Amino acid sequence: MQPVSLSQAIDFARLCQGLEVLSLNTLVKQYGAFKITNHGISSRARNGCFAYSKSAFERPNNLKSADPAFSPLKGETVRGTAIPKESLNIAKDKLGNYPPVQTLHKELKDFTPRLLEGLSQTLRLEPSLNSLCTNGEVEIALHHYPNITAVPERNPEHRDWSLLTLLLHEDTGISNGLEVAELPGRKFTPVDPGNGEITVLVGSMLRRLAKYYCWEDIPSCVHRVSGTGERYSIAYFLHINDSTRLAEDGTTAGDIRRMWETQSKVKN
Ligand SMILES: O=C(O)CCC(=O)C(=O)O
Ligand SMILES: [Fe+2]
Repeated sequence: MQPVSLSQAIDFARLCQGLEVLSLNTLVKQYGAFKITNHGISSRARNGCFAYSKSAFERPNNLKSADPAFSPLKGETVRGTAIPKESLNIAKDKLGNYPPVQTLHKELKDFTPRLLEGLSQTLRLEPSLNSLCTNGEVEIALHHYPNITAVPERNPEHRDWSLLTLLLHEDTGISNGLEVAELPGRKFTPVDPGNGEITVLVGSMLRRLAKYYCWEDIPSCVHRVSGTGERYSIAYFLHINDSTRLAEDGTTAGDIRRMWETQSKVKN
């Protein structure tokens, strides 16, 4: 049998048929991350969104800054470090202003319940993740990291506080900056984007759910962006319903989300 490797994307149809139990379990435990292929998201929607992203970030600063969703270069900090990236952080109710992003969102929205069902079956999660995400709460971030010299970490290591993050990064033929930590520990492994593949990162909310429902531990993914070449990525953050109860004292996912949100967009 082939050893399980993060660089080998999991075929989504096989995952749904229950044929990837070992690989999924191993990757989730080792990295809190895995890649999927054969997911049905069209290259048209994906490429359309990357093309839009490039044109949006090429605009002059005064035009970019007029958009409230725009976060400028070094505008975000993680643990005090200004990040050399610019982003468009697009809320679900603003998608109409970004048609190519909306097109991609439509496909991802239809795909998400199948992904959550496949994961719940394979990892034996009850109640299923699907039943906790009926409101379709998502956020989308388009990121642009310009060419840069001599900065080892362009997005310092962090965990996302989402349930899951679906990361689409441009296939440049080689690893183009994303690295995930082998757990436990901090040994970082580059993740090459692969042709049309989606990188799925476990967020802190899934880890928290696992604790509450006494599932086996599901570590959240520690990741960072290194490297120097220009990078475009699209992060699709999936959230559970705010009303989901997460502690015996009645604390809900909404309470936790608001707490994490005030600390930072990401939970370190
Ligand atoms: O640019 C990337 O691929 C990483 C983005 C990321 O970690 C995030 O948006 O939370
Ligand atoms: Fe992240």
